[in-house]
Amino acid sequence: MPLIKPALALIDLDGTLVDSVPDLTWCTDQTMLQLGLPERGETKVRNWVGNGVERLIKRALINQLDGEPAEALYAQAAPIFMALYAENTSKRSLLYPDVKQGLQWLKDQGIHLGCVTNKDEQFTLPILNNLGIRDYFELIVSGDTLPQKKPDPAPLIYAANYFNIEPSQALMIGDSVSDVKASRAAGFQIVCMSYGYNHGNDIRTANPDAVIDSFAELNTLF
Ligand SMILES: O=C(O)COP(=O)(O)O
Ligand SMILES: [Mg+2]
Repeated sequence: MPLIKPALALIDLDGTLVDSVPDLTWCTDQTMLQLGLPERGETKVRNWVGNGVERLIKRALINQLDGEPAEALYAQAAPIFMALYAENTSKRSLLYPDVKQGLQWLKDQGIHLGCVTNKDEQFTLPILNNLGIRDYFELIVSGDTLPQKKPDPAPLIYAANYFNIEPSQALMIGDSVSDVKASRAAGFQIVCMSYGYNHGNDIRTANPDAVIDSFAELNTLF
């Protein structure tokens, strides 16, 4: 089905706008070293990003995607990671190519823009500011803005209500199965970036409405 031109586009952060894995890997590995555990490295961290930093820390502690670490170990690790990441949100992270151009194109179409991420606000805002894209967004919904995170549809519904726009007139742009599930449950259209983080799986298997290789291709969709 062709996409309809949306009145609102909500855009995911990690793996969609920003390649944040270099900073997240550095903080993860420093945390592991401080706990006397082995570094996990960039390939694994790339597969673990997308469900918030709390989940990333837990995955790093157990060295796998699913499962829970001992509570005491997590309680020790979380403040170490949080302090490191607060100082390292955007030292090594970069915008993907053509992101600013794509955001400007959406804005020029009269489309309202929001950022919806599972990353906590204390990390989200510095990244958006430091990488120079904060001002494109009229609304930012972070991972701790609401009790629910993606794949729950609540952050998307909250944003649609904020703009008084029907979900059927809204589009999510993301990179992971959480973005697809949240969009389907909210009644949004969903476009995914082929280059993002999806726990090591091709995002096409999640069946978004379209998959594109860069923000420069947005103007081919509607
Ligand atoms: O996992 C995170 O912290 C954030 O991921 P997201 O920006 O892709 O929602
Ligand atoms: Mg993402």
